[in-house]
Amino acid sequence: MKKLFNSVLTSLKSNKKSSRQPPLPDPASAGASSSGLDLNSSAQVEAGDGISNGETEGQNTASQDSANPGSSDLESTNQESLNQKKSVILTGAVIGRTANTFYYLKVPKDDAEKELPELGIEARHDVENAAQLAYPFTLPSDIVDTKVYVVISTLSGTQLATSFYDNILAPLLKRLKSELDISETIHVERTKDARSVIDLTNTLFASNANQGIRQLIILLSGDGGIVDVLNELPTTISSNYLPPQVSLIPLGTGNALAQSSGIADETWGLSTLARGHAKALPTFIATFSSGARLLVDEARQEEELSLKDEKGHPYMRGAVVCSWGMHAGLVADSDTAEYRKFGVERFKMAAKEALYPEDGAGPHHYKAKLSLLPKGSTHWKKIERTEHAYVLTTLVSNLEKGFTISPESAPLQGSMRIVHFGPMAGDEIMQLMTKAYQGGQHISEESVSYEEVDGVRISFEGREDDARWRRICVDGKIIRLEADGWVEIRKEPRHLLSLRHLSR
Ligand SMILES: Nc1ncnc2c1ncn2[C@@H]1O[C@H](COP(=O)(O)OP(=O)(O)OP(=O)(O)O)[C@@H](O)[C@H]1O
Repeated sequence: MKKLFNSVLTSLKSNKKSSRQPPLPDPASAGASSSGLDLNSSAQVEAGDGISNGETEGQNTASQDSANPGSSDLESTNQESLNQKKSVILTGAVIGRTANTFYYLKVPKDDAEKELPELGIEARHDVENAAQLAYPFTLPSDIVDTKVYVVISTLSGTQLATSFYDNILAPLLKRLKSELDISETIHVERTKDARSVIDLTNTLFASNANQGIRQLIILLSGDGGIVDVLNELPTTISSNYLPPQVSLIPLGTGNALAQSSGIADETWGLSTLARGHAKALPTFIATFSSGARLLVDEARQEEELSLKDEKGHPYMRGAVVCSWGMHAGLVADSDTAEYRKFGVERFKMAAKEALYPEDGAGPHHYKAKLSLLPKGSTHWKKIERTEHAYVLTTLVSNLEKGFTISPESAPLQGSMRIVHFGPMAGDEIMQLMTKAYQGGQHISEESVSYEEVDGVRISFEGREDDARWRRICVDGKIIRLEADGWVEIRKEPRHLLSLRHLSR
């Protein structure tokens, strides 16, 4: 897609001087970009349009990059853009991004069969005009009689959510409201802190759900936004309970859920918003020993987990991954403002540090007892190996674009799989990870165990003195266990949340 955008823009800008801007990123991996986005390039929906902001609306600054939306150096890719014509038209609204702003490319409906260069495609980057560009983007009529919320997770990924809302989503919603004659206000919330989504779910989404109120949450975030919602949904669900429906606009770093379920496409999830349907989101429950603490504020503080089971054990819900060992370590170590600037590269940077520590000692040998409940079995199976490098339980196939950790996992299917292997040299682990980037080939390696499970249990039993090696990752959140702590992961049988998805 990147080349396609560049090529289209080349024809658009043929009368303009070559600016040799950096190439446009692949939109499906927006979070991966490290280019600085001008967050002032916002423009607000006018007052009185029925879209309300939970806080003061952004400034209507004139700093959009209208002068120069793209690169001009890829004439050679015209043929490629022709080859991709069908996907462009099928997708509908095509969205690109320069270093400074998101913008639309419009493909007029009546001209859909013509060649791309003849389409008179227009690049728009001013909001007033963009508001006119909804077609051939189909509008989701099933949102009538539904409470619609937009949640903008301002610090997700490389902080693109604000710009995406202001430049793309707000104009679309405005048009949607007028076309469908929706009188009810669409509520818009921009996160102010790490608790914003949690508080909103607690005060609004959870009680709506228990009262059986239909609601659609358009969530501009990564996996973290989903896990924040999930963990604030009621523990006791009423007989009226109606799972909230989330339409995910993947603007996080890894966007594992969106990448694995086909939501992260060249429209940044807008095709799912437009043409999707609610599907049950499979989830798991990770139950911990009582000393488990959630690490927050770049691990400077710790908190008790809010959910407790009937035995008083803390637990967390997740939809993507529960890991211990190298994966949890690199997610934890790279969750700082400094690392986050690098987008998805932060995981690779932290992985290198974990594989080749400065003291030259090699990757850590993680020590704990690991037991599995194989799918359909009632008997736990103890893994003989007591030292590990990588222990990862997942409901999804990809942890980020191209990183296929569980190639047999199908979108929203609900099967839980474990990938685990024992300690080895940094180079060997690196080779396995490289194979995961090659379509998930690591699972064919003899050193890697991969199977479908109904449960996983990790018990430290005092084998790890340093708390650093007792960190568990649940969908990007980090939970630290005590020296004799444990975690048990099971599938959640209940349908708590729906995800808008293109398949029925
Ligand atoms: N204004 C804010 N101040 C502090 N924290 C915020 C703010 N907005 C969002 N956050 C937090 O930032 C985190 C962003 O998580 P999210 O998963 O959306 O992005 P990510 O970690 O970059 O992506 P992914 O999980 O897909 O790799 C969430 O924990 C969220 O609570």
